[in-house]
Amino acid sequence: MAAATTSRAFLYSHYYRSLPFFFPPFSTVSRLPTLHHNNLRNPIVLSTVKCLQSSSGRPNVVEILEERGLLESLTSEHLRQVCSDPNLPPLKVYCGFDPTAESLHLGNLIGIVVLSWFQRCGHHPVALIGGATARVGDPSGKSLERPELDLETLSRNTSGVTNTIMRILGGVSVLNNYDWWKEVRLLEFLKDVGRYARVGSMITKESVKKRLESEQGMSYTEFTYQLLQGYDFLHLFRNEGVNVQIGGSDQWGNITAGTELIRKILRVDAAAYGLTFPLLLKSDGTKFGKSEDGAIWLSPSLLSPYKLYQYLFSVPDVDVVRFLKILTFLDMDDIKQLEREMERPGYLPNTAQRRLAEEVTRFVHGQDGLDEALKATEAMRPGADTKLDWNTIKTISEDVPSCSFPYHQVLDLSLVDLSVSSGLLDSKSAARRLLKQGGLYLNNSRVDSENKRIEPQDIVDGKLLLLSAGKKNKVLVQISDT
Ligand SMILES: Nc1ncnc2c1ncn2[C@@H]1O[C@H](COP(=O)(O)OP(=O)(O)OP(=O)(O)O)[C@@H](O)[C@H]1O
Ligand SMILES: N[C@@H](Cc1ccc(O)cc1)C(=O)O
Repeated sequence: MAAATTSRAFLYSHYYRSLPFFFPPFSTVSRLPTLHHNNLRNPIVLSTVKCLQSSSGRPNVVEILEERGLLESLTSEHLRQVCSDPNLPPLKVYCGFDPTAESLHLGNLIGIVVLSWFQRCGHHPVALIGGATARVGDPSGKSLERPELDLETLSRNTSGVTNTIMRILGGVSVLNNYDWWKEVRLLEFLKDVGRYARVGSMITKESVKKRLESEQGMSYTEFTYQLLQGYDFLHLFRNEGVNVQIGGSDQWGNITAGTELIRKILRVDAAAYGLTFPLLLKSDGTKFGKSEDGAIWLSPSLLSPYKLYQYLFSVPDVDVVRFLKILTFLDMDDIKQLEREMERPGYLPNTAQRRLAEEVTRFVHGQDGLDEALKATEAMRPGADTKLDWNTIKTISEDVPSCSFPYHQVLDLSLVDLSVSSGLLDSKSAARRLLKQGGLYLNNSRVDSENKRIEPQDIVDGKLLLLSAGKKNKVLVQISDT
């Protein structure tokens, strides 16, 4: 019985797609949005989904998400069967991101991880960039109206967010909702969509209720946000065959606005599904977001792979297992094994954090990004003997105190003198003592001779030298122009 219903649901979705003139909501909706495809960069590791496999061979993605703590709510329990039914085509799943900043952040990564799980289980991921919706501003979870974005910022943000998603999620289709919203006419929207949206239900949505109670209230513009997102789902369902929308738990109201419009306007039941995941919270209960201080950005120009790695490496023990389940694709058995090891005497501290940092940095920045992060981490390790290159020094430069001198003052200066003038050590005698003990390093190489003078080849790329005293203290000497 269930299978019969779901097959019908899929037929509906395909049927409506094949009828371009059914319910033409706007006379001018004719152009298809731009589709960007990307080659698979992150290999799809099906071995990680070996359990929870249905007889069809397509693993049950809903159960996988649930087991990992990535499932908050479903609009219909039916999705559990639909997602692994061998008689049905794969699902097309979308997650939307408003380009309200130049980069996505660690909280947004959950949406990408969930899309990736769908993909790993044989479904098609679609990322929607909210070029139109970002101009309106999602009131969900916001106590104040969002500031308006100028077009230049919006375009910069759109490129940043698109690049990040395509870099991380190979094989994803990327759409921008401005491509259809720019054609929409108000009167037709009111006639064809607004008519089906009930104000009674719109004002009960969490995002609206909270704001209506606040002092600032809510503008009509923001009030319509849920309808815009709702219409996106309808548009994608009809034109792209997208039948699932995912989002953080704060998106529930917007997602159900979409499933309701599909049900009422297209008169189909159980054909479009919504799935939400819990928001990623720090152990103090605050949300990872862009408004929080020190957002954990995914764009390497805002946060280097090294810094992302370091952040994850220092996640507290209480959070690390939860983060491994949510943010990585490691087998659950391996995660449970790590969890048990953490309890045992002799556990090497930060083993779980190291695994988390490696997995997430590789997922976000690729193997090259992880290699860069590991190299910089090694270079910063107390007493490390890594030969430094310009890239590595640049990566760590923000984390090390620095000073600057003109080239001619540094060249041929004795290392002992430079150690003092750079502020690394207090006196020449302290520098000589350390040198004798084997604790003075130039570009991570131990220096033995008291007579060592700076030579051109010591100045990395003609720009920098790294001095280290013992295991912890480092100073970066930068070469200034004058
Ligand atoms: N901490 C988080 N955990 C999981 N999902 C998140 C998190 N933060 C945002 N998201 C999801 O990312 C998408 C975009 O969120 P949105 O831009 O509203 O949040 P944000 O980037 O945290 O913004 P702000 O910091 O301005 O509130 C939404 O689907 C939202 O549910
Ligand atoms: N509302 C989502 C973004 C989004 C935009 C349009 C959609 O169709 C779906 C999701 C957010 O706050 O980021």
